[in-house]
Amino acid sequence: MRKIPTTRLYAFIDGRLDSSSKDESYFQTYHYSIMDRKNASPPGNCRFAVPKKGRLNEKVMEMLSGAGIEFHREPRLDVALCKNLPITIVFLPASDIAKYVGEGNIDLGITGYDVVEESMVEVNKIMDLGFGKCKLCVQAPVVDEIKNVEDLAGKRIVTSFPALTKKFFGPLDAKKGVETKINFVSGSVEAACGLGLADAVVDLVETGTTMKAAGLEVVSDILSTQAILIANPKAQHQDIVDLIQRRLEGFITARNSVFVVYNISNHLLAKATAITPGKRSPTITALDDGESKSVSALVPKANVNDIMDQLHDVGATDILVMNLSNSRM
Ligand SMILES: Nc1ncnc2c1ncn2[C@@H]1O[C@H](COP(=O)(O)OP(=O)(O)OP(=O)(O)O)[C@@H](O)[C@H]1O
Ligand SMILES: O=P(O)(O)OC[C@H]1O[C@H](OP(=O)(O)OP(=O)(O)O)[C@H](O)[C@@H]1O
Repeated sequence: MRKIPTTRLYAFIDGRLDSSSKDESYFQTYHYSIMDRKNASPPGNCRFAVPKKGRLNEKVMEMLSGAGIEFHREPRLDVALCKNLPITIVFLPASDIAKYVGEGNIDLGITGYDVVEESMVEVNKIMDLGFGKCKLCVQAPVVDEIKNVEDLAGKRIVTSFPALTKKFFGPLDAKKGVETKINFVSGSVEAACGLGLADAVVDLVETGTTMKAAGLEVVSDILSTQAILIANPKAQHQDIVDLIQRRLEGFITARNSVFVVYNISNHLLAKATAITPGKRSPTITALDDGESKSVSALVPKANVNDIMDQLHDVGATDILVMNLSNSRM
């Protein structure tokens, strides 16, 4: 079966392709939809866009699964219906998601904060998701020894983020009375200087491996970014938006926390609970011996070994740590 062009798929999801636009694409779309009803979004469903590939895709899929958002995606289809909730998952390039959410074609989405800022659309930034962390930076060839970003004003910049680059260089240009030439490329930005197409680039840096391999160095940071949950400000499915937010928060808390349980003598209790204050407060239960307590609390997973050492040092015993599979706060 032929895959319909993505733009037509959006139009179909959107309801923009109707019987008044019976061109070839319409028939192709219509034919496709009646051959496989899973490709349509039921009108009452909340439309939730997620990155179809790239850096964020795997983590988002893991998060949806952890949050109990179950769906079956047919091979090569970019729309999947949720099995257990009135949600249609729409798989889109990360760079398009903010625009579609901002324009209201999609109710809810996950993409990078960088994409949201670049798209210059108004969306509700619901929550940071704690992955996809990197920085958008101005980078120039190491050999050029450019230490001051003002030296790049008026020069040639290649980037996948033309709007943010323009915004960044605007004041520098105004100060120098020049105009920085900004050229868009959709990928492999780091190659532009080596190819003689640019004096500097504006690109994402996480570990710095790509930048260093291309002989570049950071001249200035523009923005810190991470994956973010966004919604259309007028989303009609606020109940579903709230539900997804709660579920993702629960999953993130469970992923980042562990449950610690230990015993401690009554006279050392205050010292121990200062180490494990919990989210709201630790749970304290009296032991039968009348001299000690059992304490349980959530602690950050990243620090658990330090916390266990500190508990041991203040006299706690029988220290147990348990992973959480999910939570609701
Ligand atoms: N190296 C990185 N480390 C962390 N997050 C990143 C990194 N590169 C990109 N991201 C985040 O992921 C988002 C999507 O970037 P990605 O390069 O995966 O986009 P794509 O163009 O959809 O995929 P592809 O590069 O496979 O075509 C970025 O907007 C950014 O928020
Ligand atoms: O600092 P690093 O850890 O090397 O990561 C930075 C690189 O990651 C992203 O590209 P990606 O690898 O996703 O491919 P792309 O160039 O096709 O977007 C980004 O555009 C950088 O090139």
